[in-house]
Amino acid sequence: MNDGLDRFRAHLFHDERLGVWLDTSRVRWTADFLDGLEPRLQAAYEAMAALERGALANADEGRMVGHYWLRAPELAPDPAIRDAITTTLGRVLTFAEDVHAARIRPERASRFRDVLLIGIGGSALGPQLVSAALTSPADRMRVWFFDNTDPDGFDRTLDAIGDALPGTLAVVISKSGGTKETRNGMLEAEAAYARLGLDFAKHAVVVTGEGSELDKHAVARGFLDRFPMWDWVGGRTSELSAVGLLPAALQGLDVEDMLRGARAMDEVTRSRVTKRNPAAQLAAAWLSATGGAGKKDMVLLPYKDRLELFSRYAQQLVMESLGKRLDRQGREVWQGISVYGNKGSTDQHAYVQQLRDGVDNFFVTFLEVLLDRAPQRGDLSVEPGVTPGDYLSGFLQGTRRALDERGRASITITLEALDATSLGALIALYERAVGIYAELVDINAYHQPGVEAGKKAAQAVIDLEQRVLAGLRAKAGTALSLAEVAAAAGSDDPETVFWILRHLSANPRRGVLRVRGQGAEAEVGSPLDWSWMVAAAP
Ligand SMILES: O=P(O)(O)OC[C@H]1O[C@](O)(CO)[C@@H](O)[C@@H]1O
Repeated sequence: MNDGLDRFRAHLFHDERLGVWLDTSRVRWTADFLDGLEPRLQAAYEAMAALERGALANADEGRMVGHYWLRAPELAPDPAIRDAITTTLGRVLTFAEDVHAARIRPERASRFRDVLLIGIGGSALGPQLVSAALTSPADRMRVWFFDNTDPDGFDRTLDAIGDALPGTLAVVISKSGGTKETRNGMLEAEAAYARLGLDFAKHAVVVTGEGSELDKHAVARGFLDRFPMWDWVGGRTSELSAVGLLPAALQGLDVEDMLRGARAMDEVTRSRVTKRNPAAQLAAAWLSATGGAGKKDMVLLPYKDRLELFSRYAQQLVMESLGKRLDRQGREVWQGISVYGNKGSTDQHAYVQQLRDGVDNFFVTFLEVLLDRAPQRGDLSVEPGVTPGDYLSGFLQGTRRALDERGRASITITLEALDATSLGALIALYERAVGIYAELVDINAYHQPGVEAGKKAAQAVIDLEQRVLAGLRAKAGTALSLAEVAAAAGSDDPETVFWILRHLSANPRRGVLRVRGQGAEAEVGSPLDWSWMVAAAP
């Protein structure tokens, strides 16, 4: 008997109802690895069951973790939660229908035809993935995104929307309701509508936590509608809450199929029989490949253009969940798995060279979709009897084999077709694999304390900028050295003051100028020797 075939058979999971295959044969774990892991997996199943029963699984924040209830509300521990889930789904569907039927209409245009989603991180990545993966000529609305605070990015998107802005529905999404990038995006959008003499509120809805700053703003301004985000749903696992369902329903996608797919995957991945549980096998394969300590990176290679954004989506899901300094016992563990990837076969012409011949610090996850294209599209033979899809499959298989020959690990996930159901199932598969992996390495996958440091430091920069401007304005017309500006701003951090001044000089709206110093010394000196001034006090 062929050794490779035996191994393939032994490590191939298939669920006919889900239309999903999982091949872990090329992780090349030792025969007793899974047996040895079994007691820890059993403990993980129990912990996941407790989580689904409503345990405070996010202990650091004292929160339940309820994204699995979104597709099985009957499992929620509290009738009020069950009711909130079903009511919200109903409201999302009705709202989308009303928009499509022009019962909800913009101020001036005859109907809403476009959606501008304003959000970031978990409040954008899932919607972006789903929108790109499932778009078709049958879409009811086009969906655009503001997912940053890049002014030129705002302009580029607004330029692309162009004349369609009066018929564009803004969907502002922020669980916390206080994320600056999203607030800025909303203000940019408000200004763009105002330039056309339109009232933003008559074109906007929010998805946010009740009582958040954004929620209060939406009430005060009289937005078209508000949809809830709950503290028991994390941003990175919120695709099947209103965060993902509302934009998808507006686009005209079958959100109930997405929920059905996720629910079906949850049913399978609740199994305590490891062989029958693809999420457990995936988590175990990650553990084997990374040594349970992030020693190898996860390279995600979907051989399907529609899934190109899956790596960005999974990047947040995996890295924000697993990248933790402390384990649940308070020990310093510096956990995590780095995730990157775009799509095959495109990346074969970019970085597969290194994957095969270079540093062995990764494992690949191939994602394959068996159905090449919608059957009604027909097919083209590029050589007698050979289609482009045959090539796509051939390239995937060839790369898998080429990596295996070098002993480089890979996992392959195969979907029969890509549709709302299988995408929902794929999302649920990764959500649970992350949950199980976190149990195996004993970390809290549901908080993100590390993100706060960068946000606080950014706020400190913005605050210092205000003091720098005040200091310059007080001495308008006088050229000041860097040290003098820092002193005027009451800062003992001239490096940050330099960064602020350099940025202000490039954006002269506030009248701050960079002035070259006099004399040879200054001419050849570092730009830190430049002096700075406000051209005219505003
Ligand atoms: O939905 P919010 O509260 O605007 O947060 C956006 C993202 O920011 C983070 O909090 C990280 O900064 C993510 O966890 C979250 O998905």
